[in-house]
Amino acid sequence: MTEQPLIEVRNLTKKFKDFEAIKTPGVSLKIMPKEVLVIIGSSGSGKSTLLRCMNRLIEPTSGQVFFDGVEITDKEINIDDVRKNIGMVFQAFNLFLHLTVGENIALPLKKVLRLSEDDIEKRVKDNLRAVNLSEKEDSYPGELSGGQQQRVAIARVLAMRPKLIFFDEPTSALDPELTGEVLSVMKKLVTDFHYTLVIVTHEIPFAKEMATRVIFMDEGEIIYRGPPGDVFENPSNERLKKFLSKILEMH
Ligand SMILES: Nc1ncnc2c1ncn2[C@@H]1O[C@H](COP(=O)(O)OP(=O)(O)OP(=O)(O)O)[C@@H](O)[C@H]1O
Repeated sequence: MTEQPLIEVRNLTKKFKDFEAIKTPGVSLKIMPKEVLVIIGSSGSGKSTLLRCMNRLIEPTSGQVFFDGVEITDKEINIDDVRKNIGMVFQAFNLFLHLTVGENIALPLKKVLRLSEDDIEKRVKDNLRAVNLSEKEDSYPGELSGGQQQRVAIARVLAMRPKLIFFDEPTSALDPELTGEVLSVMKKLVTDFHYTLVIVTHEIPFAKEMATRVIFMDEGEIIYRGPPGDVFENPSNERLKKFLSKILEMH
């Protein structure tokens, strides 16, 4: 039996007024369970737009998205139910500054999953341990480094036990010395917990090591896709080559 994709996108386009952020005839892709799909591309190429259309934080202009075989671009479905299964980590950590680390993680468990106090306490502790921040449960986000805050944001997503996690440039707001600690937590999600991940990032060494597949976007289109070896070691596409040499220059 062939395995069902966790996400399937068919001919997805997105226009903001007259501007085509994802161009016609649209993007199509499949994400299989346990894949680590990395999306690369220049600023403005449509990476975030694609990611956000896949969980309908942005409504696609046309095309379809299926999650676990169910069409979630169907307006009749309850998108909040779907989103419980699709975690998202943003560039800006989006923590509540007036709540402690523990309370930040507990909030969606209480409000969205409606778990019991005991279950919440257990999940808070388990997931803080997973990101090596057990000692920070009672701290406030403002008392933590950016890297620690992003690890709390990851713990908050993990505690929901989603079926896959989207990362939208999770290390772009961090100083280089803090980037490594977030990337190593993300590696652990793959090696220890076998999560399915979709990651928009400029961290090429991370992508080389962890991606099962890489997608290169340029001007609202997928220009190239393949395993990391093809994309990074021997790219046969001129636009991709140019992009990679620009990234190398910057780092
Ligand atoms: N809400 C919006 N209204 C109008 N235009 C938008 C909106 N969101 C994105 N765009 C435009 O769509 C294009 C794609 O943006 P997107 O954020 O998807 O790019 P990106 O590849 O993720 O870039 P970056 O790496 O800078 O985040 C850009 O030209 C952007 O200005």
